Order: sequence, then structure tokens, then C-alpha cells
Amino acid sequence: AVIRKEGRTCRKTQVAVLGAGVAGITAAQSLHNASITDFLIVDRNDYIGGRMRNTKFGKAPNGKPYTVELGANWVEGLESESGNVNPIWRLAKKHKIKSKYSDGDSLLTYDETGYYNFTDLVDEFDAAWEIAMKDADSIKDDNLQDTSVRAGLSLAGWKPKKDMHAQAAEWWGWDFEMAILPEQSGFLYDMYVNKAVFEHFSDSTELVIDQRGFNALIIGEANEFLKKNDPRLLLNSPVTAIKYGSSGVTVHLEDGDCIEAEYAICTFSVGVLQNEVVKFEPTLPRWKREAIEQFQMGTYTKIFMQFNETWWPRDTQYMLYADPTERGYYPMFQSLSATGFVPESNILFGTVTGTQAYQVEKQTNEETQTEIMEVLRSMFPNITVPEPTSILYPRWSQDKSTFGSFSNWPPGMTLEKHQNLRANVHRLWFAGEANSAEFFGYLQGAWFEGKEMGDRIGKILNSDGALADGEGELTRYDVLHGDTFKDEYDDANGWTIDLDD
Ligand SMILES: Cc1cc2nc3c(=O)[nH]c(=O)nc-3n(C[C@H](O)[C@H](O)[C@H](O)COP(=O)(O)OP(=O)(O)OC[C@H]3O[C@@H](n4cnc5c(N)ncnc54)[C@H](O)[C@@H]3O)c2cc1C
Repeated sequence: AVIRKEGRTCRKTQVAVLGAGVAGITAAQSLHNASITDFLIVDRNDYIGGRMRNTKFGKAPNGKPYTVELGANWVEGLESESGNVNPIWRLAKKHKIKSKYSDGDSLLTYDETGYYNFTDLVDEFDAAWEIAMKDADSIKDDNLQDTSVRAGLSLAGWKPKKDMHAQAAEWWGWDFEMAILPEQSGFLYDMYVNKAVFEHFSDSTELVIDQRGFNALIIGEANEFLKKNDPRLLLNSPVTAIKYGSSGVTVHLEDGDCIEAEYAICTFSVGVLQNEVVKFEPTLPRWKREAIEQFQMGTYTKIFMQFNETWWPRDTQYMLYADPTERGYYPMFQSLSATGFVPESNILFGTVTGTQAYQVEKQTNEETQTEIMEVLRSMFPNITVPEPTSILYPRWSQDKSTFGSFSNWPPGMTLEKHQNLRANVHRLWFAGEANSAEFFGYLQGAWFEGKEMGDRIGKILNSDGALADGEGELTRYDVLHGDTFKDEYDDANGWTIDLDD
């Protein structure tokens, strides 16, 4: 039904799905599978996929541009021998997404003097990792207080200190996957997301090189339940306000239109929620806001460059650079020209994360190119490194649709506080990669959360009110206590000042 007020349109629907990324499309698919077809999917972008985003870049020998992935690029964790299958891997196979095994051992290491083998430090980091993982196990098993990844790695004997080769080995082992420094990462859950991805599924990753784009997978899924030009898909429709309560949700769009829904599922990133581009009415409760503000978004920026020729080693996938003064300064270059990927593409892409990603995203392409060329020329002193013919990179930290790349679990966040990120507030529900306790930051996290919220709302709607009040909704914690009681602020614990004076 459509109600027109003062020239504005207010559509009525059962479920408003906010976001057409993996979580949103999967939520809508679950509703469809539960025979709930009265839904609307709303997104500010003009395409399906969200952070599965690609663009055309450079030129192939036939004159056509290549497709490169600005966002998600790997299927991470495939399937275990015991039969646990990453749903993204299942969908990649179903939609025949072209990908290639990503080999972390296909690695060459460099510093400012050129090629310099420090893979022994990479091995040392990996050995410390094994020790740290056992430590994380006992934190979980014995309910011990959590710590930071920095502390966890130090306790496991890994202390890179001022050794810049060790710092680069650590960047490769940690930041390249998580996009946030070890000191800003919560030990137990950040170790466990790695366990979930690389042990529950498998320790393999596949780099997607499909020229249709990685999001062909989620578009393919959407096409199974959406018709061509389906009026239930509203692209180019930024949401500005969400009014929610116990009887429904009204979603306001930038163009003045609105949607009146019985339920809404908001799949916006933690970055979007933190940046207050969407107004919630009433203000979200304290337990929800705290979870949103405490979780964090990392920034991971891929810088694509095409050259006239592949002047770098052809048979290597990864090149790691240790800068003499700044950890994380243009530390990684990946070759798309590597054997089996996109040969003759002459595309090299660099990756920066964290502080360096913010910095690079503030710079012009020209500024970044100048910096990168200096690094590449120091890595390859015996080669006349030409300037690239094209350079391109996204600005995730400034992008209104994400405000960052993917989420990461900070120190001090408990499983219960994270559950508050997931929990619904009346008829307003939440999904998205960050809400997955097991797979936050990954495509499969978005998929699992989208599916679960779609399933739950489907069940509630199909119960025709037969469910008891609150049944089928998510657990939440209004108050979360710490470990220190008031009377423990005493001499024995080094506390002498009476703060209640
Ligand atoms: C650079 C980068 C590299 C990555 N690499 C990998 C990888 O290799 N492997 C992997 O598994 N994962 C990777 N990820 C993470 C993965 O992309 C995400 O976990 C996943 O795509 C998130 O899906 P989502 O549906 O939760 O969120 P999104 O894809 O962000 O979907 C949310 C949607 O909401 C829309 N939206 C936001 N605000 C509004 C608004 N106000 N109004 C209307 N619509 C709005 C957005 O436009 C977006 O389409 C990467 C991400 C990035 C950015």
C-alpha cells in the first residue's frame, strides 16, 4: 500500500531491510524462504553488494578495462574435512566465481636496501601465534580476564620492539588480516575469529579474480527471489532517520519519502552507526549505544596501479616491505600478474591499513603515487621502475555507506556486550558483519547474521501472534557488571583515596 502525504510517498511493508549488502540480501532471502514476500530492501548505493564493490580499472590488451575489487576480495576459510562449509565458499562455487588459491608462502621480503630475506621472522611470529592461541583457549576455558593482542603476543614471546623487519613480519601476520593494531585488538575474540575462519572452515583463502566482480555471487542470490526491476528493491535511497517502537518502524529517506514497516532490519556498518548519519528516534538505549561506540571499524585500503609491463617478479603473489622508520608504511604489494591470476594485466596493488590507510585516503592519488614510487624504487634498486599508467583507490574511511572497511573486536568488549550489538530494540533489528561474534569482519559474518535475523522475523510473522511476548527475540543485557566490588577499592588493592568525599 502507498499513502501519499503532502506530495511525499509513504510505502507500507511488513519488513524494511535496510542495506543491500550480503547481510541485507541474505535477510530478505530468508524472509522469502519463510513465505514473507512483503518486504522492501533499501540502499544508498546504486548496486547490490555493499562492501562487495568493484570497479573498472586500467586496460587489457583488447582495450577493455579490468574489474578490480575495492572491498572484499578473498573467500576466507573454505571447508573443513569434517564438513563445515563457509557459506560464501558454497555460493562462490554455486555462482562459478573465478578465484585462485592465495599462497601465503609465495612471499618475498624487502627493506629500503632492496631484497632482504626476513622470512625467519615470519616463522617466529607464527610460532608465537600458536602459543598465544593456546593461551586464548585457557582464557575461554577458565573464564579468565581478557587482554589485548599486544599483551597476548608479548606473553607468547613475540616482542618486535624496534626491529623493523620484525614489525613488518607482525604487520603481515596481524594487521594485513585485521586492519587494526595488535594493541587495539581484544585478545580472546580476535584470536578466536581467526580460529573460526581458519580452523572451523579451513586455513585456505581464495583470491577472487572474476571479471563479473565478486558481488556476482550475491546478485545471483538476489536474482533468485527478486524479479527484474523488482519494485521491492530501492537503490539510491539513503536512509536519514529510523523511528522505532513496539508496534513498528518508520524509515525516513533523504528524498522525503518514508516506509512504514512492521519490522526493520538495519544492516548498516558500525562505522555508519557511529557517525550518526542516521537519526534514531527515540535515541537508542544506553546498552545499545555503548556496544556500537565500543566496537570499532578498521580501514583497509587497496591501491591499484597498472604499468606498461610486469617489471616485478612474476612468480610471486606477495611482496612485503619493511620501512626503516615507519611500521605499516606501504608494507604490502600484491601482483595480479602472478601466474594463474590475471596474467599480462600488469596490475600491482598495494595495501595499507590503520593510520596509514587514513593518511592515504586523505591524500590525492598523485601524492600517494609519489610516495609509493619511492618505496618501490628502494625495494628494486636494480630495476628502472617506471611510473604507473593508472592509479586508483577507494576512500573507505570517508565513504558515507561504510565509514571504514570492516569491524574489529576491541579490548574490554565482552561476549555479552557484543550480544547487545546484535539485540533488537523493540521492532528494530540489527544484522551485518560486526554482529557476528564468530565471524565479525568477514563476508560469512554478514551472511550468518542476515540469515538468522531474517529467519527469526519470519518465524515471528508466521506465528500470527502465537509467540509469547519477546519470544524469538534476541537476548540482551541492560546492565553489565565488572569484577571489582566497591569495598575492594581499599589499601590491599593500592587504593587509598576516598573518592566519595
Ligand atoms: C577493503 C575491504 C576488504 C575486505 N576484504 C574481505 C575479504 O577479503 N574477505 C571477507 O570475507 N571480507 C572482507 N571484507 C569484509 C566484507 O566486505 C564485509 O564483512 C561484508 O561485505 C559486510 O556486509 P554487510 O552486509 O554486513 O555490510 P555492507 O556490505 O556494508 O552492507 C550495508 C549496506 O547498507 C548501506 N547503507 C549504509 N548506510 C545507509 C543509509 N544511511 N541509507 C541506506 N543504505 C545505507 C550500504 O550502502 C551498504 O550497501 C572486506 C571489506 C573491505 C571494505
